[in-house]
Amino acid sequence: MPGLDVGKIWLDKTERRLLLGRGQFSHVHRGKLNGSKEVAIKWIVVENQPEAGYNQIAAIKQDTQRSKREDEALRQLDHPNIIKLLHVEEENSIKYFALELCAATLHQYCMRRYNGPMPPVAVVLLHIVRGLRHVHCKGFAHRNIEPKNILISKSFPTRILLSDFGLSKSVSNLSGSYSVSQDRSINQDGQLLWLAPELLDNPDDQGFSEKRGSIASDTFSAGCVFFFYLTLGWHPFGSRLDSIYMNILNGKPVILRYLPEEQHRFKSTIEAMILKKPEDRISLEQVENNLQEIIGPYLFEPETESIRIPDDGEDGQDERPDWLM
Ligand SMILES: Nc1ncnc2c1ncn2[C@@H]1O[C@H](COP(=O)(O)OP(=O)(O)OP(=O)(O)O)[C@@H](O)[C@H]1O
Repeated sequence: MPGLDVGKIWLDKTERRLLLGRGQFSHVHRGKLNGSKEVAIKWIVVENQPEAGYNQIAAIKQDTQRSKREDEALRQLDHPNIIKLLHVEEENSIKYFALELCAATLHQYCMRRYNGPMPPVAVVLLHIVRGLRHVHCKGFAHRNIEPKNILISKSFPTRILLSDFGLSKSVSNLSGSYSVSQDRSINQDGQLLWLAPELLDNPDDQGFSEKRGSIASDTFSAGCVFFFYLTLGWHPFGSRLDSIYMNILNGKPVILRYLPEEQHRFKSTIEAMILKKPEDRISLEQVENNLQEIIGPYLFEPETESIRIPDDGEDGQDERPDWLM
């Protein structure tokens, strides 16, 4: 078979149709484990790369740190709503993670690039919360909750899974908080959209200011993802990249009021998840209880649908913006 054998893993990096996705730091290919099991192979270049040039070294250091974090977190997390790490190999300064193969990301679903099976609407939210609660229970903050890092299982019954633990961090047990170093500032613009206000640089501040995140920062991101999912691709804080950033900092979820009527039952929970002050935000335990109550004994579920935002001069525009695609 053409392609590359790395221990128990097989993949073909040259075959474009096997490329599942590309992150800032990694590639993900469809591959095989033990010769027959279909898996997703995420591979990341790690340190000690002999031919790396001076400019590449900083980038490789970031990759190494990410792959270490991903490895450490995933080995300790075992939950139906967290991506399963099946095997790890390392060869020629490249680390290969064999992961449970998924059907699509939540982002692809919202962009209508996936129309396969999905759990009922409230159950999708419940799965995200349960996965995240498990991460927190195990003493980690995920720190990168966004629609592209939430996967839809291939296996039935369909599950929603948290993935991409490259930025995860241990949190102190008492406060659930962590210090924020410059590593967050390497984020691409798009990723800032999902970050809680306490993690963002205020443009009025001079230089880099000391920040502290906590598990409540994940709750904020999850609240934004809930809205994105329920509206098929809208962000609660606005429709333009620059205004979203400022509206997050100022605690103004200007699009929240456009949540479609059938989804109003989630509104107060989302509102409480995306409050400006982390200490005011609802706990994930309470979010889970609210969702359980909404689901109730019967499971009637209207479909998610995209919304139209009137151009009222505040933050609206009636077309879904390009950067969300
Ligand atoms: N287990 C999987 N099954 C199917 N597709 C996957 C799987 N894991 C990742 N992907 C695809 O690969 C993409 C990139 O994966 P991932 O987010 O883990 O990489 P990353 O380098 O950590 O990303 P980023 O730098 O954006 O945080 C995902 O958005 C998804 O499209």
